[in-house]
Amino acid sequence: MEDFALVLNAGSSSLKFCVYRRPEEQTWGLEARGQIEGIGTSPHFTVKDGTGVKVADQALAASVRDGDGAIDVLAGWLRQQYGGARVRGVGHRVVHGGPNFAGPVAVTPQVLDELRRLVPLAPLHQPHNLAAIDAVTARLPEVPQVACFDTSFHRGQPEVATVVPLPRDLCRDGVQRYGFHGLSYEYVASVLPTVAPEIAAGRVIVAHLGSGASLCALRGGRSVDSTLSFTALDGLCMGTRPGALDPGVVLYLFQTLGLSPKEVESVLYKKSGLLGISGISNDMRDLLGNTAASAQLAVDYFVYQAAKQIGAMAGALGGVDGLVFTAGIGENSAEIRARICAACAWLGVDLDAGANESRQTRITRPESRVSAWVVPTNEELMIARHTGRLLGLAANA
Ligand SMILES: Nc1ncnc2c1ncn2[C@@H]1O[C@H](COP(=O)(O)OP(=O)(O)O)[C@@H](O)[C@H]1O
Ligand SMILES: CC(=O)OP(=O)(O)O
Ligand SMILES: [Mg+2]
Repeated sequence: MEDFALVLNAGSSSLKFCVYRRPEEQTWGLEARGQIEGIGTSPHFTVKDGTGVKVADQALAASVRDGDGAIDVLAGWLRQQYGGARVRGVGHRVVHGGPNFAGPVAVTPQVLDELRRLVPLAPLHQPHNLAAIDAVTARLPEVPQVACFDTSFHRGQPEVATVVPLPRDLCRDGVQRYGFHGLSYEYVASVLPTVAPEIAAGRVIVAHLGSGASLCALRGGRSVDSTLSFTALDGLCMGTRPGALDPGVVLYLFQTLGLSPKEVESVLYKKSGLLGISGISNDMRDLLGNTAASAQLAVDYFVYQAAKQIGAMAGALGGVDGLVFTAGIGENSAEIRARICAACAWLGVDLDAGANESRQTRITRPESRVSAWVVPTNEELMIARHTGRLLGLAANA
């Protein structure tokens, strides 16, 4: 009998998934890879088979407003396609692992309790990540599940990069900089020796620019600093999150405007960033195609912050050898890459416009002092590797 395994990755604007299949006595292979993207704006469902051929492509009703709605749609599709299949394991992206999870873990009721306590530190993601685990438990109670954390890859950072400079007694219960998008960075670091060997062992800044966005400073493939920190609010401007913000603004929202904690949470996680500045959309595609001054200011701010914080990461690394773009915006927007690279010319980034437009892997001129690259991320494959290893499935997917 053949085996199946499933990977679920709930992001802030998307639900991505992979189905792996192992025919009897054979090795694991990718059976299907898909996503529901544009959750909250224009939800759209696409699936490709293992060879990259589209097998589903449909706009979803705007009623798919959040991650839970997306899970229902996906569960229905999976049931239709694979109902009754023998599922050997399910791997999940769980955004926050807190102080106690430095690597992937098998899900148990105790683990789930601990992960639920982290919901206030990742309200945009953690509830959907845990809802995906609950949805699998309800439908396939015997199937082992593995939680893979966005925070784990950053756990080896030096203390000076992780400390939160508040009184020590307030920081006792895990108030520290964690960093996120770790599965993405771990994947990118794992392929750099093959796709960009001349920088893999050096000082590399990876720009994960998606709906959530962050930078990671890699030295020899290990994370030494990152722009997201205690929560997924810090650092770069994001689709609906502000990035770095004077905490005095938050005090002002409470004290002067009289907003409640829930209202402030909603402002910070759902109404700020590209959406807040533009008042039009949190989706970079919508803003790039819009001539309104507020849309242009939002894009300008996104680029400005990315370039400014790349400078800070270069400072943390004591120089930089390579700059890598990844995730939805980083992989697909030549315009954003070009603008960020232009703002980083002072660092030694000399863009090759043609290579950038045609999305070559290396997008700088041969003589560029700092090389720039486009490396598609694959958080799902990273989750599959961890899950296969932990469950002893030998997932050579
Ligand atoms: N061709 C494109 N040009 C500009 N932005 C794009 C393009 N394709 C996707 N994006 C942007 O990528 C973002 C989603 O990235 P993704 O990494 O999938 O996010 P997440 O995983 O956080 O949901 C959206 O802002 C979307 O507009
Ligand atoms: C942590 C985070 O911001 O994730 P995403 O980019 O998937 O929203
Ligand atoms: Mg993502």
